[in-house]
Amino acid sequence: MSLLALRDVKIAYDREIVHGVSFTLEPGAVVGIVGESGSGKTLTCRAALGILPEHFRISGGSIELDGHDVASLTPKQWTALRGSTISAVFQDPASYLNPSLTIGSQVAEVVRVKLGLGRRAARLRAVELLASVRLPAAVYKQYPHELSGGMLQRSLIAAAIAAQPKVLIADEATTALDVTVQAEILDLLAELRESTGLALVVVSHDLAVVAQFCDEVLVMRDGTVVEQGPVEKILYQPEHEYTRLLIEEHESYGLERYLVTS
Ligand SMILES: Nc1ncnc2c1ncn2[C@@H]1O[C@H](COP(=O)(O)OP(=O)(O)OP(=O)(O)O)[C@@H](O)[C@H]1O
Repeated sequence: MSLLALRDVKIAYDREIVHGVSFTLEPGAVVGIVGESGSGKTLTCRAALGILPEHFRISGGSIELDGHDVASLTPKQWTALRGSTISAVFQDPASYLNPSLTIGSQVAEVVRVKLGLGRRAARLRAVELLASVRLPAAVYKQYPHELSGGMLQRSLIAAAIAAQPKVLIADEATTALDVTVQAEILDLLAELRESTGLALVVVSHDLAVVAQFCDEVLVMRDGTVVEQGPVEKILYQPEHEYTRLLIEEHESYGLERYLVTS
């Protein structure tokens, strides 16, 4: 059974915006979604997380999450699954943290709520989680403004994996970071996948990011999946003109590195 299966998922507002997305995610696998701004990547992820913006709805198809048809989930069941089965990190980590609380207390709070641990046990677990994302112990007592963007994103990854989800969605999670830090965060995600069997959905407008460690790639444009397949196929034998365009755009800044090594 797949951890996550989207079958011809359509998302509508006053009109249909996402016109049918299908993919399945197995344990330890990585699916990439690439496409320019406004192509429907984030809405697709939010549908899988049960957090579509107000007035948006799944207007067709189905989503199965760890054996549950999400259409039948109550808000309470969704809350139970979010964090412990599926979790996410987004762009702009600072906006997800409370500036007046220490990093450690915020990660510990997630642990306390999601795992039902007492304060002391939650604190110890939070320290372990920060270490697992390669943050120094001192970060526990630091405030968000004292950390770099990369360290903030690591802190959020620690919170996102606190309840040992099976699926992690990384939606433009490295976009705001400089190239070296971006590579470090991607390495961290790859490590977590390796060590815990975490399955990933990696969303980016940047094909080079997605190409680094995805098994399958979906290329989206204007709410439509224009091309989908194994990453090698998409990179070496793109069928759609738009995919070729994305590849050409990246040749100028390093996609060929992945083409050579993949
Ligand atoms: N909260 C919202 N209210 C109104 N329209 C929205 C909302 N969220 C998304 N949209 C519209 O839905 C379409 C798809 O948006 P989506 O955020 O999924 O794109 P995206 O591919 O993730 O782009 P980006 O990389 O900019 O996040 C866009 O045209 C966008 O304007």
